[in-house]
Amino acid sequence: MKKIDSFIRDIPDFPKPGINYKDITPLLQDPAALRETVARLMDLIGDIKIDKVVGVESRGFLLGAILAEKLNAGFVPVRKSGKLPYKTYAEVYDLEYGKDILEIHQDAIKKGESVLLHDDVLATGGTARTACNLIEKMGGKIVQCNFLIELSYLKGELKLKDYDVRSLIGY
Ligand SMILES: O=P(O)(O)OC[C@H]1O[C@H](OP(=O)(O)OP(=O)(O)O)[C@H](O)[C@@H]1O
Ligand SMILES: Nc1ncnc2[nH]cnc12
Repeated sequence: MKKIDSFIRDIPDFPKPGINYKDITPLLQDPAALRETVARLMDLIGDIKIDKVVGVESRGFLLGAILAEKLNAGFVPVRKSGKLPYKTYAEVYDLEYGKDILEIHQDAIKKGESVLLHDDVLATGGTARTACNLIEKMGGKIVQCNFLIELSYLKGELKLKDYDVRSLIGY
């Protein structure tokens, strides 16, 4: 099989001029690449016990839910404002190309639960840091921040210094 990174496509100037967007849809639509990616993410996670996988809207849902099923863990969505129907905790955040609010359901994580945060891309780290803040506000223990792609030149890891950060592909 071709290397996993060959299934990630660069889209210059999307969604704004100056942003080089990493498009993971070619990887998702190839069965062998998808299977291999999930297997490698599982290797990154290792054998730590995980109660909940938190995935961030929307691309964090795609692989996050698959990982949760494989880990025998629950899946928890962190969503952008106004999308979750029940009571939420919310926090404002900045990302590489914008600003938004993230929310999580108040009953999604129980105190002391082991949580894996998953997203497709770590860019500036604003999104992941905000998701971590929400998880910790609820008493969750973050055992790993897990990404398919890390854009190292944006130094998102600096916002996640408190955590074990792992990613499959770095740029
Ligand atoms: O590290 P940051 O600079 O915060 O950026 C990373 C975030 O940006 C993307 O999501 P986006 O908000 O574009 O939403 P989408 O997944 O719905 O496309 C990506 O999926 C991460 O969640
Ligand atoms: N350059 C980028 N490509 C894809 N997703 C992103 N999220 C934040 N920055 C991104």
